[in-house]
Amino acid sequence: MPERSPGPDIGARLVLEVSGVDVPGWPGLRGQLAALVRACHPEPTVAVTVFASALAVASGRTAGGVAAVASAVLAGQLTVGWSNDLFDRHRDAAGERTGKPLVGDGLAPRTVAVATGAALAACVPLSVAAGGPAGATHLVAVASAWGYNLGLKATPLSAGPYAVSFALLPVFVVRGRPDRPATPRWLPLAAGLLGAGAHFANVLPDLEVDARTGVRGLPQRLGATGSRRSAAVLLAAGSVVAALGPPRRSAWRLAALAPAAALTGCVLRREDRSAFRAAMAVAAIDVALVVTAGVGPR
Ligand SMILES: CC(C)=CCC/C(C)=C/CC/C(C)=C/COP(=O)(O)OP(=O)(O)O
Repeated sequence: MPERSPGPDIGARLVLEVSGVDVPGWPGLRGQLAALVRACHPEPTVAVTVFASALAVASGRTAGGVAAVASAVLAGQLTVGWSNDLFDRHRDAAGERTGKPLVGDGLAPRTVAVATGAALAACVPLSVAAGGPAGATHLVAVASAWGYNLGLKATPLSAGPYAVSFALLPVFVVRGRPDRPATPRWLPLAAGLLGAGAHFANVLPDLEVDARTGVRGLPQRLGATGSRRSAAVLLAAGSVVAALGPPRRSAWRLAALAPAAALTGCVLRREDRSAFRAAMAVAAIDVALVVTAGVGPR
């Protein structure tokens, strides 16, 4: 499919709207903003921000500290989500992925580029404000995710950035407290396993279009069955580590493994978007396990 020529970006659109000029065939300002929100991959962006914020509460941070973590992580997720769609736009157009705002909604690449730059510019000071020296850990996590977007996604190492970025996230949240406590070792392990599992679940609905457009990451090389199994094994391992990692064992934490296992079973059976949603639900249960166990000094 030939790539649709970009419409005016948000700045130009604003000027046109204020002057009462209509450009037929291109979305209005509100349509552009909605497309921009969709381009950031809103579901994982919100989920990861909420998970990190919950972990910040569990680590004993103050309300201000929690807000700082939430802002830094939100900015990081926005840069990752937007840059992903920006870098992939030609491939997405070739694959006729009209659900992508840069392909099907006439969203201008320049708008996404400016939004990506603004989020990146905000992410650096916000990470330092939220974590002091540990803010660098969050910036490395974001850089690793950019590595995925910039090309690792099409190599056998595609799961690596997910594992690294998600393993570093709790280190940033816990170690970034003003008293710099050590992060319990099981916590980055659980997060890295869940992040890698989410990668395999996320790619499942796109395997066919990826094959056509030459994206050969690890899930594409393993195929649908191998990817579903990899996702399930990684998610199950992450859940077990999250349930058994905290020093104080409790029966209900073990019981919470049952719904996590049921949702992991959904990942094994589905190939559509619901597989990724089930993976996020597994991660949500695991975050709840960690939050109730607590990860900070008591
Ligand atoms: C803590 C932290 C910074 C974590 C981020 C880790 C990470 C590697 C995220 C990638 C997110 C993303 C936009 C994936 C889209 O993948 P895709 O291009 O395979 O899927 P798509 O074609 O559907 O957009």
